[in-house]
Amino acid sequence: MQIKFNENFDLDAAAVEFQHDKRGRFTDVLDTSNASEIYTGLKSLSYDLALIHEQRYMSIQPSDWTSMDPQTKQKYITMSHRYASHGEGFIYGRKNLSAGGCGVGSIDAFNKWLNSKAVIAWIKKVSGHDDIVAASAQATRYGPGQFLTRHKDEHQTEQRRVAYVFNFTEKWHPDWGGLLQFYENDGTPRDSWTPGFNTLSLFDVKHIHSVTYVTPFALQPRLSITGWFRATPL
Ligand SMILES: O=C(O)CCC(=O)C(=O)O
Ligand SMILES: [Fe+2]
Repeated sequence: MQIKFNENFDLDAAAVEFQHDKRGRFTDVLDTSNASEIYTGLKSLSYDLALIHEQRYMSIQPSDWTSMDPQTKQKYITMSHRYASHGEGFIYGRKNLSAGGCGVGSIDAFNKWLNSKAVIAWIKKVSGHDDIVAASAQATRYGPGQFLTRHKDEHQTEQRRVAYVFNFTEKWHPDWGGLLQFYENDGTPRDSWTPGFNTLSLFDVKHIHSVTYVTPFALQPRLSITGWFRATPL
């Protein structure tokens, strides 16, 4: 499968748009049939549960979560909520794609495309970060009750420069939550971006942001491929 940009996506205009505030939300970014196939692939993946437990990042494998008794599950969720109440928590489904392929053709092809010379050259031009060499990638799934509190994506060892989120859920309703919300340094909310099908959210890692709570009445999970264009090789 050959991944390509949508023929109507204006790569130069996106670069101009990004320069205004070092971020941009772009629609109809990938070839539509590519995006549909990736969406199908994302629905078939199984995701680890990422959360904070005892002040550490923790990842629970799907089989462990399924076999866990309800009280223990609740203990993890309660603990995450306790951290979140102080602005530090998260719970969402995560599948790392940078430690070898995931076995789903469309997603592996996408990951390869993201790290291709053409895409890396484009993102260097868009961001002005000439030291970018690679893109890390993870598939994420936010279902009802899941969220990622306010943070910045800066990272010393990975030397992340630009965060990207390719969104794939068809017909996302903004009332379902799961919005990419930006903030001022003092915590004042700025604008928020809805994760529409085949949209790309691109932002410099200096921006403070969160993924808002996905409401109990969301009819579908929020499925994305996200990661960072970085100056350290993978
Ligand atoms: O999924 C998103 O819109 C943003 C995700 C994010 O901020 C992160 O994983 O650090
Ligand atoms: Fe982030």
